[in-house]
Amino acid sequence: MKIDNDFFMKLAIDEAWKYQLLTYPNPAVGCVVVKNDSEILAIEAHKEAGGAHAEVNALKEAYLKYHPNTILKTIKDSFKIHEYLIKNHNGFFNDCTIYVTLEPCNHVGKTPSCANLIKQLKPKKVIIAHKDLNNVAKDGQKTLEEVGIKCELGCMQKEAYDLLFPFIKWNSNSFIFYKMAQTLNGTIDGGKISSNQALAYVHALRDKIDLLMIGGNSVRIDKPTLDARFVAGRAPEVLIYSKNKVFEPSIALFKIPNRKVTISDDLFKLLDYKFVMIEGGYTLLEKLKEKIDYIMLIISPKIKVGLNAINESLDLEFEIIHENYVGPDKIVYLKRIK
Ligand SMILES: NC(=O)C1=CN([C@@H]2O[C@H](COP(=O)(O)OP(=O)(O)OC[C@H]3O[C@@H](n4cnc5c(N)ncnc54)[C@H](OP(=O)(O)O)[C@@H]3O)[C@@H](O)[C@H]2O)C=CC1
Ligand SMILES: Nc1c(N[C@@H]2O[C@H](COP(=O)(O)O)[C@@H](O)[C@H]2O)[nH]c(=O)[nH]c1=O
Repeated sequence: MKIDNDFFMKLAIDEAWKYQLLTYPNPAVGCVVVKNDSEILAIEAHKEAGGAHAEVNALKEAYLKYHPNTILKTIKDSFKIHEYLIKNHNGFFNDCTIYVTLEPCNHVGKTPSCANLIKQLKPKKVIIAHKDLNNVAKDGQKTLEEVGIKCELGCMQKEAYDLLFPFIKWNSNSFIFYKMAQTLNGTIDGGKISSNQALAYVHALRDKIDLLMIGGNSVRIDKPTLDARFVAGRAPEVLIYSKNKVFEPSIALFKIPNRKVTISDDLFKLLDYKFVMIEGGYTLLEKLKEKIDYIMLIISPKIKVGLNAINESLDLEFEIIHENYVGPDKIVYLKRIK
């Protein structure tokens, strides 16, 4: 394996994917800090909106590697981390290269400007995978180059684009993803399939989304709750895709106080929401395949008899844009190409 810029950027991209979609409405971003071209000091990511940006988490972690007992360890607030590093860096980052999947932000929002922080720490180089397209935050690279910091743009740009894509969609119209849990042999029914860790991840997603969509028959068969109880999160608004529109009111999902449930056959409704998760099987996938940006397949290492794709007339092809693990389950992110 070649230890080059792509190698370090891939570490940043993989770290960011661990928090993909959980950062809504912010983009998932990863950052790696490397000292003297070889020593990895930090592999970090942005973890949730309002929290520290990936660069800040990584610069803090990197500094702590060499200064483990400083008060910085206890500081969580982004403004205070910036302040501490600017005051105490003492040239520590001058022989460091920063790899970041998205151009450092150039404005003060809920957190301070990363470009301004990096500008003052004066690293040897900043390698950026993808430009920031956001009009408010863009041009961080320019800010860095103006003070003589070398920057390179475009390392693993395609992979960084796939990582950034949900954020691009949130900012233009809607990002719609289809989540399906299955066993190794493709079984999707019969109750619990995923591990507790993967279910907690699904519930963390439910806590973030603007709308959860599910098919009518799934509601009748599974009698689901569709809340975020495993992470003590909020129950999302639900859209039941249905022509028949008849459901037993005793089904758990209808019983959650203050949650809106719509029963409709109008798919245009999806576009009223910026961030939509569809929880469905193969029947619904056939109907919605044109509407979906990404598919998230949660594969549990089990073989179980049950319903799978064999009886559907699906003929789809995908590109795997990322894969990782949550507990024992594999998560595969797919983009349809046919
Ligand atoms: N493992 C997993 O991740 C999941 C598994 N499942 C399981 O998979 C199985 C199949 O589920 P799934 O593939 O999601 O599909 P569904 O079984 O929910 O069926 C699709 C539903 O979409 C509605 N529908 C179909 N065509 C139209 C239309 N033209 N206009 C409006 N509504 C329409 C119908 O609702 P109606 O009949 O009310 O008109 C139909 O029942 C279920 O047994 C379920 O238990 C489900 C979700 C996730
Ligand atoms: N069984 C299964 C899933 N099933 C989905 O979750 C719904 C049930 O949600 P709830 O009633 O809140 O537990 C069910 O209708 C179906 O859409 N999902 C997964 O990630 N992993 C699993 O193993």
